[in-house]
Amino acid sequence: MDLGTSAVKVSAVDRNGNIVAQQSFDYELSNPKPGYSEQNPEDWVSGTTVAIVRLILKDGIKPEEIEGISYSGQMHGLVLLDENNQVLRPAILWNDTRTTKQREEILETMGDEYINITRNQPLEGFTLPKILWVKENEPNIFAKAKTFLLPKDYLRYRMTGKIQMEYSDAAGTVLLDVAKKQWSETICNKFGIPVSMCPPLIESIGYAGNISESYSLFSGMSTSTKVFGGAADNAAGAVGSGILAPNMVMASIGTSGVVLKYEDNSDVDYQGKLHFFNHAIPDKFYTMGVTLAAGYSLSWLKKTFGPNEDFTSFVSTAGDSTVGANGLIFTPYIVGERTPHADADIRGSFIGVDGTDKRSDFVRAVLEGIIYSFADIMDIFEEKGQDFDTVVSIGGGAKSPLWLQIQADIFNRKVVSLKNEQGPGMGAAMLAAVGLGWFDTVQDCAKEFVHFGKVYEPDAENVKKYREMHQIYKQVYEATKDVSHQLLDYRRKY
Ligand SMILES: Nc1ncnc2c1ncn2[C@@H]1O[C@H](COP(=O)(O)OP(=O)(O)O)[C@@H](O)[C@H]1O
Ligand SMILES: O=C(CO)[C@@H](O)[C@H](O)COP(=O)(O)O
Repeated sequence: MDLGTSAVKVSAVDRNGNIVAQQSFDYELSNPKPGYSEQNPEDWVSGTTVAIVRLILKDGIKPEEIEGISYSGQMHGLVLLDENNQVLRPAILWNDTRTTKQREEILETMGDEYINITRNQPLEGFTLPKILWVKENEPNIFAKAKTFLLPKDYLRYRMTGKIQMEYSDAAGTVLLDVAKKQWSETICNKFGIPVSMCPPLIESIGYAGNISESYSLFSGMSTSTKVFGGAADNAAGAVGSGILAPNMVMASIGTSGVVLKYEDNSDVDYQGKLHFFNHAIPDKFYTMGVTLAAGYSLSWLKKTFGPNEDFTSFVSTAGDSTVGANGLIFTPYIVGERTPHADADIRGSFIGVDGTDKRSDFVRAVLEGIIYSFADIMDIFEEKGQDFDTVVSIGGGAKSPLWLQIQADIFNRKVVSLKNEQGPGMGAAMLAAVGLGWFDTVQDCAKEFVHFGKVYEPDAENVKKYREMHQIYKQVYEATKDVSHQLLDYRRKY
């Protein structure tokens, strides 16, 4: 089960890692105010159930043949439950940035001690600032809250009846002592959160329970199906794309964008500049940086300027422009940014618009701007002396060969796509396969399940041009920050 931001995708995978059937279901994102982003947890459950029912009825998958299931889930979203495990308010999602005040309070109260425990900055998108926002702004709801879950952990609860949170996602709450793999009582006590609110923790490959009687009646699934912990979408994506050694980096273009590196132990220290979380592989870790609006920037452009066109042909018009989009730069900060600029109030810009520019230049500038922002994240790895030679590209953005080549040229590294573009969903299936004992380790499973596709090599001439453009791109944040903040104030005022 791949519980994304825009849709849930359910795949049936056999013992050889072949996807034998797949169904998906889209759901709404609600933006009641600028910076707010919410979803109704019931939509995740009903969407998933519709997809499962279609898998059974349309694709002929027999429920008793489904041996195990596991999950990949959008991270950080806060689902608050009362004493009867009823949802208390809409889930506040990873891309909701209402919590700047709470983020500042956390840092003022704990400073470096906080980063030492969680190994992360308390950014707006993470879960603890969201809990504190509810505590401060909706005290009646907070008073009723008995526990909290993350999106895929809530979905798993509804399928098994068991309340648990899995480690790779728990790390993204920034309430976890990441290296010790325990809830931080120090942080809970400092911010008045009862430790009892934090759910029991389980491993990604850990057995969570079987499908419950009630979910079996609701969905047609069998109670003999075993359910496993699953992982945060980025950890699952890393597993599904074979990022299991330090020489490889994943570049994921989903709604958000992620550059992720596998870490063998918790010794690396980026002082909170990058996120550092527990991996889906027991006792391993990963570092990542996030571009908040990656695929979202492109989807926004298409929705606004080419609503009736096919997505693939809209993207391919970028081929009519040139390397560097004829001197046009786009910064993808259209919902704020996380890495390298942790700034919820920055907004995007097109810089260098010329009277001769065509729509294709704008499309190309958006594709390139997103990848310059990924290159900014890679620069942080390089500053720390971390080296890698291969980038595995996943997510909806990896459907475009042109965009894959742009990645190779901007990263100046070989970029590999997957044969079957199903990173997070395949990762979830692999976690179930290991949990079931089909394989001893995630690494063993990857040898059977992960198949790389085409390799895109950097083109020396393009690399040179992009290096120049990236240097100009890097200046845009500082140069536009003040103006951009003033414009957002204006937008909020009127
Ligand atoms: N044909 C395509 N070519 C390039 N990018 C695409 C294409 N189709 C979709 N995308 C991009 O993929 C993104 C969705 O990726 P996906 O991995 O499905 O996201 P999520 O898991 O966040 O729902 C969209 O925002 C869009 O920009
Ligand atoms: O917030 C993060 C990672 O920290 C996001 O990556 C979310 O996990 C959502 O992912 P997509 O829906 O874009 O795949």
